[in-house]
Amino acid sequence: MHEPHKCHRLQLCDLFPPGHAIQHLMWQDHRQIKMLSHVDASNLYSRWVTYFNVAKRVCEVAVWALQADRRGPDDGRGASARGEGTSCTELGINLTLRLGLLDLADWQDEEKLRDGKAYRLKLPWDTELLWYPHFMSETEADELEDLRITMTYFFQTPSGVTQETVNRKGQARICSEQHAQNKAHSAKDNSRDKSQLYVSEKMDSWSRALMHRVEHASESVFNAIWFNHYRDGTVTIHWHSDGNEGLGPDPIIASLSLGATRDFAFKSKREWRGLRKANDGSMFHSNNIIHITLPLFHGSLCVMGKNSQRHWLHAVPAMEGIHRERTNLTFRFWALEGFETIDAAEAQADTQRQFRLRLTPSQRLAQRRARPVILDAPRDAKTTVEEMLRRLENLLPPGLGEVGMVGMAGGWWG
Ligand SMILES: O=C(O)CCC(=O)C(=O)O
Ligand SMILES: [Fe+2]
Repeated sequence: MHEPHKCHRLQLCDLFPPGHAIQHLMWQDHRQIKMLSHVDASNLYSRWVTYFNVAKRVCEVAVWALQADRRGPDDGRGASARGEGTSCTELGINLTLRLGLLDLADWQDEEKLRDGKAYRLKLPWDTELLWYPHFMSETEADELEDLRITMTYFFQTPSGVTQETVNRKGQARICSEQHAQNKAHSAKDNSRDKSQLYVSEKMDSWSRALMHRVEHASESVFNAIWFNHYRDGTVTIHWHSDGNEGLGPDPIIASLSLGATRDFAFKSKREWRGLRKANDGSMFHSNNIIHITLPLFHGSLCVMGKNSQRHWLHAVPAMEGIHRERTNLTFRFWALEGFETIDAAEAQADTQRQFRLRLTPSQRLAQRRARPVILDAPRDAKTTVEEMLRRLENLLPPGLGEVGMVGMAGGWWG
């Protein structure tokens, strides 16, 4: 293993009976192996996790004891698109507060995956996919596709050749300032092959606005957008999960599709034992790998939520008869690109970045389909969490009640 989180994420050590002395063998570099005790490896692991939580700077805030929201199901467009909710500009928050609703669907409800509605799709191993088949209107998606085509992004081929033109299969990135700095740092370090670093653009107003909108729908925060360009149906992405250590312990990745409708194939890494519904409605015992396919329409958003990289693989398989190109924008949170060790990462940690707040519905509300909301906290350094929560309470829409802090990742220094 290169990093302790690789095995700690899988909790392999828990499989051993107590009383065993466990040693971890880790690559020091590509020639040497070092040995670590289980305690030391656990400590390193918790430093990684803390590093990610601090880097994201998200405070979890629960909203509880509330009545159900009166608004209709969320289509992922967010409140500003609908002009609803309570404006929090007084707090310097540029997002409208809104407790939206998202219908639940079980992965076996095949017809729901094709009915054109948005769902929180529940899968085995406590996995979630958020599916917005019409995240963007046709016109908006057309405009974004046009914008993408006219932008002079450098698309890099998998072989590392960078071309200004869109080629057979291209990738490009847009990322935050900090992310770019880390990447530059990595290039300077010469710790990686420079040809493997993708060309990246800085965030600007349209990409930031789009990212915020996707964050809202994804219930998560991001700092980078990656583009994948598929010239036609012969261009594919094979089975993989996005589990690179730069993405943190359980990354959430949102994927916005433009252009040709291609299938998104999702399959479990292991067999699932349970009762399944047959086509004729009868039930049978299954002990198989689960396969799920979603049609990635022009303007659709598929969010690979919690546990989706841990327990599942995804792919965009080849499709005959597709001559139209497709561009996919994946939204990710990168905190570690360019760092070889946690010491180096911690030394470069950005403590100045703005806090985000995730207002999480209480369990009772969540059962009623209420969903979390992401807010930017005010930049005012004097505001403490308690004060922020008190002010938020006053701004919550009528009937929403109290807010309270459930757990805080990363702290809030006022
Ligand atoms: O094109 C897609 O929808 C998927 C892309 C993907 O899986 C990736 O970039 O890791
Ligand atoms: Fe992927």
